[in-house]
Amino acid sequence: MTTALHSKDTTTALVAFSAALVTATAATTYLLTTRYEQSKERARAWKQYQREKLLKEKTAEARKTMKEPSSGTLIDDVFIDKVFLWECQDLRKSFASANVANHMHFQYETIHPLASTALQRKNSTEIITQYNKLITDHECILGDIVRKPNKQTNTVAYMRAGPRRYLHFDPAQVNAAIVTCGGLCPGLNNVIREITKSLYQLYAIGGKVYGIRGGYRGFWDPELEPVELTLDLVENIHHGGGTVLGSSRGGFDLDKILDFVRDRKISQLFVIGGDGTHRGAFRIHEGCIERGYNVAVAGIPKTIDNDVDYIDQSFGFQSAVEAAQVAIRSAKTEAVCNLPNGIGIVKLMGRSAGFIAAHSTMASSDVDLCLVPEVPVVLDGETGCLPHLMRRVKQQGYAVVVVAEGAGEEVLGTSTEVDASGNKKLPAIGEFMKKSIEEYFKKHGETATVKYIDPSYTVRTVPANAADSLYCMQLAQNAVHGAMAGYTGFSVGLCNNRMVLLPIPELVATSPRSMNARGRTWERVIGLTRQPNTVPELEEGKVDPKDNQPTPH
Ligand SMILES: Nc1ncnc2c1ncn2[C@@H]1O[C@H](COP(=O)(O)OP(=O)(O)O)[C@@H](O)[C@H]1O
Ligand SMILES: O=P(O)(O)OC[C@H]1O[C@](O)(COP(=O)(O)O)[C@@H](O)[C@@H]1O
Repeated sequence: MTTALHSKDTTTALVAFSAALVTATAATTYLLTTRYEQSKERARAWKQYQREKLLKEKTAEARKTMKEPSSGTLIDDVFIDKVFLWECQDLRKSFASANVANHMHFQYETIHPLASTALQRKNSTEIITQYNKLITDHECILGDIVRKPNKQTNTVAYMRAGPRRYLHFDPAQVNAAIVTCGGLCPGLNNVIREITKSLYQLYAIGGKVYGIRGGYRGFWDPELEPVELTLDLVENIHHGGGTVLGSSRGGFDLDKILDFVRDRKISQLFVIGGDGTHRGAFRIHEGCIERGYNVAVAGIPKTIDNDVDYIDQSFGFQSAVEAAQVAIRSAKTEAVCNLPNGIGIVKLMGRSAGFIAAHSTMASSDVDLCLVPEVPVVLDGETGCLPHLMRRVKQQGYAVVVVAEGAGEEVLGTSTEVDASGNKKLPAIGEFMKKSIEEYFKKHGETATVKYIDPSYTVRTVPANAADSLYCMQLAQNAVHGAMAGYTGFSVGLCNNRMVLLPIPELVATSPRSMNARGRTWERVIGLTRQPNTVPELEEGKVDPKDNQPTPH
């Protein structure tokens, strides 16, 4: 009995002891875990504190050592308080990164003179070197460089383009694709060539570069099998206008494009096109993220109309303006030589923006009337363009007119027809102006000899001039640098004369842009042509919404 009792006591004691042990262990584990978590949190906070301290010290140091300029007056009504960076999406935040150090590769083909066949003679030697200038994360270009006294104190900033220290993609694994969409533009072939060369030569990629033929439809149309772009294939393409890949409007099919990207193991997609193309590019980027594809989508803004916002100028624009000079000179010769009352009309491109017409007018300085979509066309009366032309003809014996194809909606009406991309088709303003001038002169007892020149496609199919070729090279190289570093959903461009990366949503939000009818460009145009200004006066107290644009145009 005593033994039984004893053993019961022992069991109870044992149970109690075990329970106490479990509780103690649980409490100790909890305490240790909490302590561990707390110490981890403390370590993290300490690291953060150290990082911030270091940054503050660096900033203070920079402020201390910053020398004031040797000349200039310190003014107290112009400030920059805060800088808001337009960051591009970074694949390194969502996907494991190869984190490869970035070196510049030079590949040379060496010739072995004793080899008998061309194939044996070709051999490749590679030299690897360091970049002198690598761009750091927050290096930026200020967007709002025009500062007005006592006005805005903040500014947006763009990410500076250029090679980064580490690459997100291992070059050995990279397959890329290039596509050109929308209307033609001088320099397309230069961009295709330079992207291909940068991938193969600067980064020595191990995969292929596919050229997608005929715009977005080339991703899925069996008639348009992609072409493999090699260094040999692209060697001479920049000497010709147009695009060796072909282009088109319409044909965007997201699922089929994403299937192509998956099937060909594309990790970098370079999309060359205007605002419509960029909207498509961003949808491809979003689709890739949704499907979990580690793909960089980079845009290169192409627009003959110069209507992509924020960038200083689009590639090919200068070449187009240069090509338009030939037509304007012809128009002047026709006008001067054809009596009586010779008038030469040149119609230039510009669906909703008159940049080509305005810049060609300024460059030639031979134009008496320039009509653009942004400025209302008034035919008769005090500010009418027809009495102005008659005055010019009476003064100098002839007159030259430049008209943008999108001008004069207010006299011709808006067309409801659209093209395959959804862009509105335009009424024939050139022919309308010719007829209106002839009728106006007749009404006033005179005869006008009007010659009409429409050089439209000849202007955009010329090869890029030297300045545009250089610009195309910079755009292409920086698109490749951005993609290799792991940025996506971005476009490249020259902003405030520096190469930057821009997030596509920001770029397309205000594109296509148009010329500021109350800006300096239009003032210069009317200063040269001496035509009456038909831009309506701003209502008392109203602010011109274009007045605070980052890029003054
Ligand atoms: N919102 C959009 N989403 C997807 N693709 C688009 C969009 N807008 C246009 N596209 C496609 O982009 C291509 C070029 O567009 P387009 O307006 O013709 O020229 P651009 O790119 O020069 O503005 C076309 O293939 C068109 O179908
Ligand atoms: O006849 P197409 O090939 O559609 O091109 C005409 C139109 O293309 C444009 O050049 C603009 O095209 P993008 O925006 O594609 O550069 C307009 O100026 C013009 O109205």
